[in-house]
Amino acid sequence: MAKLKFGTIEENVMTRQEFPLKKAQEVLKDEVIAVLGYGVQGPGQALNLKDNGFNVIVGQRKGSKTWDKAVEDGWIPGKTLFELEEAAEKGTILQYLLSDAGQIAQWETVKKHLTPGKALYFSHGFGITYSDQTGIVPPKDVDVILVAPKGSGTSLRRLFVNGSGLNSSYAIHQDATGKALERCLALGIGVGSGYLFETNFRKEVYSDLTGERGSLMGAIQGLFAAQYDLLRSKGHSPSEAFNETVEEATQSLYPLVAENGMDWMYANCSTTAQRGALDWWKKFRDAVKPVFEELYDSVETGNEAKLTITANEKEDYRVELEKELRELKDSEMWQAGAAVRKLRPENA
Ligand SMILES: NC(=O)C1=CN([C@@H]2O[C@H](COP(=O)(O)OP(=O)(O)OC[C@H]3O[C@@H](n4cnc5c(N)ncnc54)[C@H](O)[C@@H]3O)[C@@H](O)[C@H]2O)C=CC1
Ligand SMILES: CC(=O)[C@](C)(O)C(=O)O
Ligand SMILES: [Mg+2]
Ligand SMILES: [Mg+2]
Repeated sequence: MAKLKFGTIEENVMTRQEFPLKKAQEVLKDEVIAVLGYGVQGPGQALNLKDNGFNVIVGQRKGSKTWDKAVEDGWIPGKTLFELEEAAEKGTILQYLLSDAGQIAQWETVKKHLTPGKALYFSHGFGITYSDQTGIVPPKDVDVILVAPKGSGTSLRRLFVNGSGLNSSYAIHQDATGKALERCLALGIGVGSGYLFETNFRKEVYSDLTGERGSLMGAIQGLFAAQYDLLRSKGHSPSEAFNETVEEATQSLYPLVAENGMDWMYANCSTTAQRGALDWWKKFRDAVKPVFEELYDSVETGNEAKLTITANEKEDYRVELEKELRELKDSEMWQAGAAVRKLRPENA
């Protein structure tokens, strides 16, 4: 494995150069990969694997919206698309890509088909790490592996189609066959990962839950909302507040950060902006640090898992979720955003 320096620390990572697609195809040539679930990760991973030449079937509830989506995507009922249980029976590698709550609900069904030598694959450390809450304890004679793409399944597919890739972490929880690692890495390459970095199930879920509640999703909305509301309360127009809070970030400045780092983005702004940003960033860091401490604690104690499981178990969960998403969508900030997006030259 390649040893690469990240900051001041050296890590073992797996790259496509070291584990080429040809090798992945060789490792998995006799396997039937059953992708169980066709929500967000399911389509991304299943289609990438198929296009990379692997033997893939999809398992999904018949009569569901996502069954129809699978058909639209070219999966053929009775040939490459089956009910969950039938796919679990046929697969030698079961990619468990139901929602984390769905994984709990279907566990007894899936477990029945985890016969010796099969592999159970996750894209999240949730089910295994919080097994006291999920009841997910795999039989000892199967491999239990993880490849967790660090981003949406939608991006996993888009980047693959563009010839790029999304980085993923990988982990081995159980090696029953002696081949868990090569199976895991081959799947990681097969689903279209950029590079793969090692983790364990616990670290994956702790960092993932922190990241999505924090700077990736929760904190960023909180930060945007705080600044937008402040500007509006001081008499700035929605156009001004939205452009100065979100549009400039996503359209102009974040792409520069992605390309070459924060200092590079700063260097491409005025010296006035640089002076101010350098003066203020530590104050913001210190202000949110206690919230991050509280968040990590809530993840570590299993409280976040409990909240998620309890919420997801409710009959009307999807309806409630949509209501909350609509509340975001209908807020003045994101309504202003919709208007601003419409005015982008490419949309006009
Ligand atoms: N959404 C994403 O892009 C990412 C998801 N993950 C992980 O990947 C896994 C799958 O996540 P998503 O694709 O977001 O899932 P999702 O919420 O889109 O649901 C996936 C599928 O589960 C099925 N399902 C839900 N409850 C069920 C039940 N009780 N019985 C039968 N089927 C049921 C749905 O029909 C759907 O096809 C999770 O472990 C998640 O944490 C990891 C990285 C990113
Ligand atoms: C996209 C991703 O990796 C998340 C945010 O952790 C998730 O969807 O769970
Ligand atoms: Mg994630
Ligand atoms: Mg996540």
